[in-house]
Amino acid sequence: MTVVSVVLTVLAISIIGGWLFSWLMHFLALVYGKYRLHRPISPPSPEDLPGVTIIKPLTGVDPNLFTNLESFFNLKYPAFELLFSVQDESDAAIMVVQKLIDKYPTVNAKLFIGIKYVGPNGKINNMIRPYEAAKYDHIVISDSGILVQPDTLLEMVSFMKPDVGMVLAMPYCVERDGFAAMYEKVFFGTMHARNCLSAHSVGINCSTGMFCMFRKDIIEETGGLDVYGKYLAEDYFLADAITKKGYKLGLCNQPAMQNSGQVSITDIHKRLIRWGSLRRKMLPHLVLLEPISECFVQGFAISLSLSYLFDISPMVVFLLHVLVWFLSDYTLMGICENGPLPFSKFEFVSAWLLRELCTIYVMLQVQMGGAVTWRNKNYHIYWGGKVEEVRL
Ligand SMILES: CCCCCCCC/C=C\CCCCCCCC(=O)N[C@@H](CO)[C@H](O)/C=C/CCCCCCCCCCCCC
Ligand SMILES: O=c1ccn([C@@H]2O[C@H](COP(=O)(O)OP(=O)(O)O[C@H]3OC[C@@H](O)[C@H](O)[C@H]3O)[C@@H](O)[C@H]2O)c(=O)[nH]1
Repeated sequence: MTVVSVVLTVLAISIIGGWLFSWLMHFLALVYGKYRLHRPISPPSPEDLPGVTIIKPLTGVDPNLFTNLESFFNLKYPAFELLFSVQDESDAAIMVVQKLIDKYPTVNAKLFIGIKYVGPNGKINNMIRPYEAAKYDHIVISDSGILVQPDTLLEMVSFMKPDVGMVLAMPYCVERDGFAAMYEKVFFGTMHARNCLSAHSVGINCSTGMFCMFRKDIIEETGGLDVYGKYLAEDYFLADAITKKGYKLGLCNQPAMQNSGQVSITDIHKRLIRWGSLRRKMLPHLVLLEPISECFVQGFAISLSLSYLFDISPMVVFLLHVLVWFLSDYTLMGICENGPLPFSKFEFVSAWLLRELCTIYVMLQVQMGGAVTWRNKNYHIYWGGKVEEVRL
């Protein structure tokens, strides 16, 4: 055996190991998702239910904002307050909130106008004043595009056990018209759900802060919410700090239902590039793992490896690999959806294929580095995850 053939053999065996690991992630996601998502809960008795402060940081209006915010006024829960916040008094969201406060006079709701600057993260700056004013120790952070069901808060609270410091909700999407909305749903129901569910199943922090609940006393022990203003991925660092205090992360049985009224493929990609760039800078070990965890990259690598080691047709291996991966993703999305998918198989195939191909573009953009954009502001991300606002 030459040195080259030894190196190639070791490489091929490592690729097979990584490939088997990926199937383990598929398996864990399917089993954990089936076992956890949409399962009925046994709610705590009403006297055990803590009061909850829900903070809604808002920036601007989209066509679904009224419906999304109204769903919070219809929550069925004994004691909660709704604290809305906008960054400045010219924000059009003020009118929407005011209209809802007038429509539901019995709901305890307040609007905060103006930020308290604690760092470059605009969402944190927008939330500090309501956070400081929160009446209850249990805090929910919920982004503007989230739509809830009347029982969502009750279900979320039921996962807040004494050893749990934060309850996360896996992001998913409300059914909306248009290909971009379907594309977004397919992303969150396949690649994202696989990573998120498999990570949760083994206790790895895979947080998304668009809808989560935590206890204020624990965050205060870590220095308060202000501390997280220096990061854009405040969700990851909040969850990380909570686990370092010895608490577990819980996962709500209901996904966080995103229902933004404006969806475009370009915006979805910008968001994925921002998220990917954050992960690259704060978790550099994912730099290599993320690309090789994608379907086509792995199909390519495993077909060459098996062909090299066992002389199996690479084309057959590649096609079988893609087919089984696709079927696993289709099944997982059915689990997220809790029923049949709201579009045809052909539409699913189109959105899935596009997602699998576009991920190469997203990953290249992430690897190229550069500033990221969030709500019209540009940020430079430093290694470790701190950010600085920059002018381009
Ligand atoms: C040979 C294959 C090896 C596969 C290794 C797995 C590599 C993980 C690949 C992709 C990770 C994608 C994570 C997607 C969800 C992240 C969402 C996100 O970016 N959220 C940000 C914004 O809200 C947030 O600030 C960042 C959070 C950090 C998440 C880190 C996730 C790590 C997931 C690792 C999964 C491993 C599961 C292992 C199961 C046995
Ligand atoms: O400058 C800002 C930016 C955002 N926000 C608010 O933050 C929320 C999330 O904003 P977007 O919907 O633009 O962003 P994303 O959905 O990508 O954010 C999500 O991923 C990144 C995490 O850091 C966030 O916690 C999570 O919410 C919204 O409610 C928005 O109104 C601000 O209040 N100020």
